[in-house]
Amino acid sequence: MFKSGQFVADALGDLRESQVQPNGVDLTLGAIYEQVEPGRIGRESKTVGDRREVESDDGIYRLDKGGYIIEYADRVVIPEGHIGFLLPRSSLLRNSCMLDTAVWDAGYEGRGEGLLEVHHPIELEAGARIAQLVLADAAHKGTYEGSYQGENLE
Ligand SMILES: O=c1ccn([C@H]2C[C@H](O)[C@@H](COP(=O)(O)OP(=O)(O)OP(=O)(O)O)O2)c(=O)[nH]1
Repeated sequence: MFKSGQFVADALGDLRESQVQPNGVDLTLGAIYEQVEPGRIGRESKTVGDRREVESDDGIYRLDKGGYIIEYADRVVIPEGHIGFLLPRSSLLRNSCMLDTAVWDAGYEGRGEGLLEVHHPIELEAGARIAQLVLADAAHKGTYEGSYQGENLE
């Protein structure tokens, strides 16, 4: 069963009222990066390629077509007994952009990242709501202990 937005908000804490939706919580834009070096995914290990931060103009990002790494501004916590799914805000789709996301594991905590596809130039403001996190009950064996645990939390 999927949880209410208030449940998700209580798990994350420290959110603006406007981020709490009926069925989930909106995550906001933290930083934007452009990848500049290749990464690698092997059978036993992986590396993430170097990136450079995209400069904003007083908090406004003007993005041309391309693929960008997004860092969310909000600290996400996935409680035990749950799985998280993140979906793009539909206004992104309506503006020819897409946010690609993956599974959020039980026990994960951090400021996660996603891939923003820009198919038509767009302006995004730092702190704008760009995606919605929903939580569902889930059985799991162990909790997340991968290399992204605690990322971007300092
Ligand atoms: O769109 C997403 C989806 C998930 N995560 C976070 C939460 C998740 O628990 C963690 C790890 O994701 P995943 O397990 O897919 O990463 P991996 O590539 O398999 O790395 P690892 O082996 O370290 O788990 O990254 C994101 O930041 N963005």
